Amino acid sequence: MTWLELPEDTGFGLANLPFGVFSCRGRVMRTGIAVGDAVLDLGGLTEDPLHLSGSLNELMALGPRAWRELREQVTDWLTQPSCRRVVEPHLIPQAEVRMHRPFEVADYVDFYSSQHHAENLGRILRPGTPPLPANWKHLPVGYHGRAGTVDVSGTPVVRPCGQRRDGDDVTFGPTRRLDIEAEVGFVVGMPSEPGTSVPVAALPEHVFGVCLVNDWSARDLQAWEYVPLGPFLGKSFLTSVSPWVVPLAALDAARVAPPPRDVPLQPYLQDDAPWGLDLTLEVRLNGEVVSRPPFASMYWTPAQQLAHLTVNGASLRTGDLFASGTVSGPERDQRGSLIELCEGGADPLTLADGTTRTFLEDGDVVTITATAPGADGSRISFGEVTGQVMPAR
Ligand SMILES: O=C(O)/C=C/C(=O)CC(=O)CC(=O)O
Ligand SMILES: [Ca+2]
Ligand SMILES: [Mg+2]
Repeated sequence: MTWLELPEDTGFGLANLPFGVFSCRGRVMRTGIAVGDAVLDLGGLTEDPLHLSGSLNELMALGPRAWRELREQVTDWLTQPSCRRVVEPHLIPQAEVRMHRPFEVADYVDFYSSQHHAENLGRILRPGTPPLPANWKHLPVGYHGRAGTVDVSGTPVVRPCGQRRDGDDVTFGPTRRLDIEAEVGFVVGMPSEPGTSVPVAALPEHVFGVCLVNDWSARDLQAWEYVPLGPFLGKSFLTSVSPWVVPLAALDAARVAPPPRDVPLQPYLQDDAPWGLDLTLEVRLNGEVVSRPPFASMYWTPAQQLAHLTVNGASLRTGDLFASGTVSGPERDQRGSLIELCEGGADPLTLADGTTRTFLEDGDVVTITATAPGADGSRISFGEVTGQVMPAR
């Protein structure tokens, strides 16, 4: 029980307690926790420099024991009637705060772990070839992204320019195929030693929490540049993350088994206590739901992705972000990118206002949200990651 009056059905109840960085009333950036429609100002309440640093990195670097203790402490503050007098003045309406990028991104890696997404793109972009690459069921395929251009939800999405192929010509200009990718991101807190690998079972020792990711993609730039080294400028102009990082500890009730494996796995990818997660994403285009991607359908789990990332001895740093890859389910209205939803442009979407879309137009707003089951029948909200497309500069 809590002395707080929480909105009925809130996704920000005591089972969640996600962390973010905010500012308001002209004060310095500080760490906060979303509680109902409010933000608990941890910086103001504790006056601890840890929570006044303007990023979650220092907290994340402390490791799982400190994360657990803080979570217990916050639960006490919000439940003990004796704490109310001291805590309540530090609850600020969410509508009054500005959210910032929650952590400094060290390395950013993006996987490709939805079989439905990978097969759809294979079919659309590489007709006549097998839908999945030969390696796909043996290892979680991924690429290195650009950490410095990961930014918080709300950052304008300026239409990028670049090279693209136009028939037999190569031209330069604003992308004509600006797309989204609805993804889930995993944020590393505890580093690992260079030369060691992190086993699948050690996910909770290293991963602090989970956020939403939109991996904006310029499909025409990408198609021309990506052979043979993979995505580059077609994705590096901006990657958006949600402001709230949901603690991994809040997701115990959401754990599910991933889909059955068709190919025997190398021992380092075998998982006795699986880390599939039952999150349901929603993608809105100008307010209208265009897709509901189910994260539970992902073939590779974050634990397997983490084990794969480090199996060669590559170390983890605090602030590393690894994204799941586009989340697409088996149904057409569960696809996590426009290139899939409109079949590469061949079958445009019709929106409620009567307009049609293949790729994004200037002014379009894309918002991704997600929820998951929480402890004791509660619901966990991930908040949202949103962005509006601005004309090319
Ligand atoms: O299949 C391709 O050529 C391209 C794939 C992507 O663009 C997807 C990517 O960034 C990885 C993912 O989000 O699943
Ligand atoms: Ca992606
Ligand atoms: Mg990106």
